[in-house]
Amino acid sequence: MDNSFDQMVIDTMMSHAGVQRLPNPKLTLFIKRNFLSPDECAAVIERIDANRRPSTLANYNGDDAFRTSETCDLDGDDPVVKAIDEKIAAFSRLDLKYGEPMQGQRYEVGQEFKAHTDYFEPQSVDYEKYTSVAGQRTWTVMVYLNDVQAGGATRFKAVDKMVQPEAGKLLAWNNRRPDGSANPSTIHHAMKVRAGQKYVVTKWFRERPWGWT
Ligand SMILES: O=C(O)CCC(=O)C(=O)O
Ligand SMILES: [Fe+2]
Repeated sequence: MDNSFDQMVIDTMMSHAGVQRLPNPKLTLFIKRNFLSPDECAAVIERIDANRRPSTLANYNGDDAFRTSETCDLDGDDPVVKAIDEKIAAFSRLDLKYGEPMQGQRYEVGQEFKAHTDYFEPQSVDYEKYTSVAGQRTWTVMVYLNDVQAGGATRFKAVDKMVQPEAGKLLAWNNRRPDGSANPSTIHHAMKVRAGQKYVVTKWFRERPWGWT
């Protein structure tokens, strides 16, 4: 909603050494390699392995193969998770009060999350259900936790950008356009893992405080 807020987040991210910005006006996207240390990545992978459920979709579209990964609901009181939350907040100045609880995602060979956007479709039947308390999703911050042997890239087809997974690499983008509307150019595909496994953490921020954690 607030363009000056987004600008503050952008300026904050850009102020860190080694941050790359996608040179495309259609999508505000940042990459920072080695955002998490190998130890931090290993600690989260351990937690994801220990506690997984099939990943779900907010907008089921009849395709049972649309998202085939597994998800871990990470515990915000766990010191490892807390430290990463705080690192994300310091990096972006995004407010953790507006953040959904951090999730882990794990992909085996052949698993993927087909092309989608992270915002809730304003036209969908469940829009109200997902957004009534905390509002629409604003920023997505994700971090790859391991090097994938083959496959597993995140492909942003509207801007012709492929991001390769790499242990500790952060990826962050704004799901909204400057006028506050949902940005369809954020469409992205977590492509099939071809060899090895892929682990990521995802952190989504909302327009209003996340009420129930
Ligand atoms: O795993 C990825 O590369 C992307 C994950 C993703 O898009 C999501 O969980 O919404
Ligand atoms: Fe996504």
